Amino acid sequence: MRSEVNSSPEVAYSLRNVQKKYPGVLAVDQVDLSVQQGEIHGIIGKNGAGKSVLMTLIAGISRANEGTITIQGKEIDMRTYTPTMAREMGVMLIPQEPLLMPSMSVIDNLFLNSELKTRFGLLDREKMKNIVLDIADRMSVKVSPDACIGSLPIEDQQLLFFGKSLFINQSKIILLDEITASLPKDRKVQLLNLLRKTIKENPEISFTLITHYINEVIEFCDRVTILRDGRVVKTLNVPETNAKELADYIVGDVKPNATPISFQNDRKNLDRTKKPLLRIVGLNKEGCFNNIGFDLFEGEVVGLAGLDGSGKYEFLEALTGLIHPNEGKLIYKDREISISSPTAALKHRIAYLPKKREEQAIIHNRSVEENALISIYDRICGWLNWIDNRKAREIVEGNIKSLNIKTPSRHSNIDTLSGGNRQKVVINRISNTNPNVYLLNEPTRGVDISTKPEILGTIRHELCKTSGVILTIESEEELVDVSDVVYVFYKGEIRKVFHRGDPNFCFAEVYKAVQGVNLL
Ligand SMILES: Nc1ncnc2c1ncn2[C@@H]1O[C@H](COP(=O)(O)OP(=O)(O)OP(=O)(O)O)[C@@H](O)[C@H]1O
Repeated sequence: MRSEVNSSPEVAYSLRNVQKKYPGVLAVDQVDLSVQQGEIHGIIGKNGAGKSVLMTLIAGISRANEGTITIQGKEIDMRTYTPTMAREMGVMLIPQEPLLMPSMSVIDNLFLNSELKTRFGLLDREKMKNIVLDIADRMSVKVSPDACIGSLPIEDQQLLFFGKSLFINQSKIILLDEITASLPKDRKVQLLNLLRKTIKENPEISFTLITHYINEVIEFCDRVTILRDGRVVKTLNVPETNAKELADYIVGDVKPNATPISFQNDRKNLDRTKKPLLRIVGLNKEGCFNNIGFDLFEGEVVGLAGLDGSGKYEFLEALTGLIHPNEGKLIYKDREISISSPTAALKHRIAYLPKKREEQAIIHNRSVEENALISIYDRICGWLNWIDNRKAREIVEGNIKSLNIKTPSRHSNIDTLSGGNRQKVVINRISNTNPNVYLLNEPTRGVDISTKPEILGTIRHELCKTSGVILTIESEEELVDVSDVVYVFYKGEIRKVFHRGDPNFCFAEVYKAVQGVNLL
């Protein structure tokens, strides 16, 4: 590490001409950025803009290919910079999913590598316990210091990790990567107020806040840097800007009537004059969503857009019985139905793909075949309830071929496949049940970039041949790409509708509506 005194002592850290390449991707490109002590600096940009990679460079987790990074006045040597060195220089990155030891206690996690000792050199558990209780109290987390941290909700783990960086590690440069995304509104506001209070009391600290919420930037940040395609578009003083201007910088110069990226207006079997497959009428769940209603037609892909907390995920879960609405009706093929669980939904031929594929869908350590067939064993069992191997082979080999699943064989362990191929197997599992309605919760999540278009193509060309699809996809670009109609959820309500073929059916307009810009 080279030690150079920075001419401006108030600069917490700065980057000059920083670049990070991955094979085929320039994730961070010629970035100049300077964050002051005592400021909350927002970093904002659409999915894939380079926000997280930038943070990993500052925290020593990955190495820049070019450029210089200066931390607390010292230019770092990027060839030797490590996370430990970053921590020693006061840098702490709090990622969306904190890196904690799930089977260890809260106290052991928070004091890992920072244990307190008595003057006799023994662990001072009493003191550590009191500090943990104090941190939990400040973060409004109800927890016993001896509880296993993995048993806590992810949002509590994140808040405790944040408390560790602030009060135990006493970090000075705290990088928060979308930590507000999983928090309910009241805790989000509480956390962001805590950032303000901390900075007021400790003006040598700086926070860098990555977020997808323009409103959070407007309300809580001093300055904001907008990234697009790995580059800095602009750094602005927040009091001198507004949500619309930020949204315009984020989306860039996209023509409002630009054609969706890969799929043209190709629906041959979509006829909205026919009876709908599913009518959703006035669905309401207190605190989540309000008065949601629309029709889903055969051959139609309906996209739900909105930020976390907008109600779109809860609404999708209500359609599959994971959340029970207070009011409203579901009319499936002319008949009112009530759905108590995903299994009950499947009886009505409504199939659900969960967002948390690894925890909720994959059957680990089992073969591709078992994973693909698990929901239809009753259909392929023959005499004496034995599995009809010929049928099983036909179906799974057909699946592998039609979705281009890269696997050595149908007997391979599913855990040996890439994330994208595992997702394809799960899509096969639900399509093997021949549903009339697909509810897909983030079908491209955790899927490699080359497989995403294949999954979008499967949804558009295969799944909705004789069915209808309702889906959420975090990236508005992908959502617009695959959908026939996009409903924008904002604060629990549908506040805007975009139809394929309309001049404003494009990523930029949907993104702005998601952020609450240009709503009626
Ligand atoms: N380890 C990696 N290997 C290859 N490419 C990567 C890697 N990490 C990130 N990328 C690519 O770098 C680009 C920037 O990714 P990054 O995660 O920083 O975006 P982001 O702005 O944080 O997006 P999001 O808001 O979706 O989290 C993307 O194209 C991403 O696919």
